Amino acid sequence: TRSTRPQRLLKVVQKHATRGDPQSVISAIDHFCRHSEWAMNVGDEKGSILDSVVSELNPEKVLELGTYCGYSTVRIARLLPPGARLITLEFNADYAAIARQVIAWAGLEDKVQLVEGASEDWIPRMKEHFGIETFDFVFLDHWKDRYLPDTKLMEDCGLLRKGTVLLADNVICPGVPDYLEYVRNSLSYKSYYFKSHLEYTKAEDGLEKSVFLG
Ligand SMILES: O=C(NC/C=C/[C@H]1O[C@@H](n2cnc3cncnc32)[C@H](O)[C@@H]1O)c1cc([N+](=O)[O-])cc(O)c1O
Ligand SMILES: [Mg+2]
Repeated sequence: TRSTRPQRLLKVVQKHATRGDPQSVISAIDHFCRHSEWAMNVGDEKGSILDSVVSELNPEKVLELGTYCGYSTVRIARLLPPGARLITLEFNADYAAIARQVIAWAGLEDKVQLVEGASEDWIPRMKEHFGIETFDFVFLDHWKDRYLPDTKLMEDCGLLRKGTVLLADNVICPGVPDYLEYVRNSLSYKSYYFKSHLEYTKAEDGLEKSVFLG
């Protein structure tokens, strides 16, 4: 049977990227998605904004919701200081298997813990299972109707502290209207919109950076 797109993406990484070189993994995926097959990675343009937010924050504890093939996992993990940890949640076993291999090819497995399961099941278990007190940075890029409930769940589980930064992908396309309305109107967040484009296209999209005020 025909291979899947994530399988073809992994083959491209293994063929064109250099083991242990995260930038070459990122470039190989971006080239494939721009010239061969579009895929829902945050991409190079929004990825540069993601890079700048992570670099400025220098987070120790990072949570990513929605690993997919591991593109943004690699983008974030490559910028983390020694000892910093990224936990990424992915409930599709096939995607998780691909992402593990992409992350390993980039040589970042020591900084990344890929957990196979649903965010709503694992967010409440972060403290007792991973010994996490609070997260410094959260990247939201999973099903768009989960952004708001999972954000409220993180609040309720005490996983956000004064200054925790949430960065949400796709706030315009496909769009997350309920999440945007919440973080922009809640007194518990200071929110900023970074205008950009949907990965590998000319359509408008953007990232929303929301700082939890405690
Ligand atoms: O739909 C999009 N993203 C959804 C991403 C979903 C990914 O997160 C996982 N997931 C979902 N809920 C989960 C809960 N827990 C764990 N993993 C979960 C899914 O198994 C998938 O790997 C999207 C769509 C477009 N687009 O142009 O159409 C562009 C984008 O950049 C996008 O991110
Ligand atoms: Mg996205």
